[in-house]
Amino acid sequence: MQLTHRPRRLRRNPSIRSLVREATLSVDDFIYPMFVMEGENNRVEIPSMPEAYRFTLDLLVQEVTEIYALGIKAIALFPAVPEEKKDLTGSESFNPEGLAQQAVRAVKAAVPDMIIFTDVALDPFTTHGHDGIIDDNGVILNDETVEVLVKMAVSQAAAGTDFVSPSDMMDGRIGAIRQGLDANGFENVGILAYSAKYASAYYGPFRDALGSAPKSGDKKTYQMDPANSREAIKEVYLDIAEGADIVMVKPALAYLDIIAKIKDATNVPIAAYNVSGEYAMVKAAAQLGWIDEKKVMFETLLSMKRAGADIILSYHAKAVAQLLASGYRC
Ligand SMILES: NCc1[nH]cc(CCC(=O)O)c1CC(=O)O
Ligand SMILES: [Mg+2]
Repeated sequence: MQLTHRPRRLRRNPSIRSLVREATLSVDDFIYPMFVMEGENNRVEIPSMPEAYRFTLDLLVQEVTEIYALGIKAIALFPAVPEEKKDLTGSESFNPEGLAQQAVRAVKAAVPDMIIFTDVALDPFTTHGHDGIIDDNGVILNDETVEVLVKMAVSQAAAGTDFVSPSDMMDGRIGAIRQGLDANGFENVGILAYSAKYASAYYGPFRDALGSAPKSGDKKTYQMDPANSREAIKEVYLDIAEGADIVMVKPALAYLDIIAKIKDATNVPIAAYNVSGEYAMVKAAAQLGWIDEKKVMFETLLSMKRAGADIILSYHAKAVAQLLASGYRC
């Protein structure tokens, strides 16, 4: 054949392929989500998330030390709150001695350079499991909730967090939190906004991990409809205008088109949350021997980078760091 273009020339061997590779994965890309619980010297594996654990503070600090040595430089902290500390308005969320606040102080004392992202949302703290304050008719009250979120964010900043990460999807919370942080002298604490967070069934294993599933109803009046994409751009623009430093798309895998659109439409770093259900699917299929876990894991994470994510929150982050450190080529 007289072919002018033979694209296979650029695939001839690993060296050429690496020269023309467009997207790459490195340990620098990751934020490792970690669950923390009360108690001492204990860790509990989450049944629907093999190799992900809830740690007591002492073991959390050990684990953070270990992953920092592997090159992971950022974590996202999620507290598992005992039922007796939950109430209707989530007031434990801004307790200066709360579990998340204690965890921030403990991690910063042991590994000062580990960047900490703390979750801002009420669901782990409310008896009903919703991300906001609820009225007698089951309506989630936006502005009343934002007041609590501001207190929560300020208390996390006072504990020493680097970034607060509002994951609740109330309107106007980014601006209110920015003002609250600044008014309290925390102008260097950043905001990672869960801007395009969808009402997704992929959060199931996470809710098992924290015991935070809503007791009634669903989250569709605040989280986004999975059918929508233009609305994601609107949400992202609002959050950037209100002061978000980093915006997030969540979940990631079923929403790669959203990541790509936001990449084109903005100039801020974009995070993708490779959520619990995405992790559980890979783990389950691998346990059954139906897929090659390492290859599927790297291919999945690479797809998020290719789509435009600058940062990936993933429960796979430790395994990725271990494999890359051992010379594994993805
Ligand atoms: N505000 C709660 C929150 N923060 C992160 C996740 C999910 C993360 C995951 O599934 O890995 C959720 C669950 C939810 O909105 O119900
Ligand atoms: Mg919004």
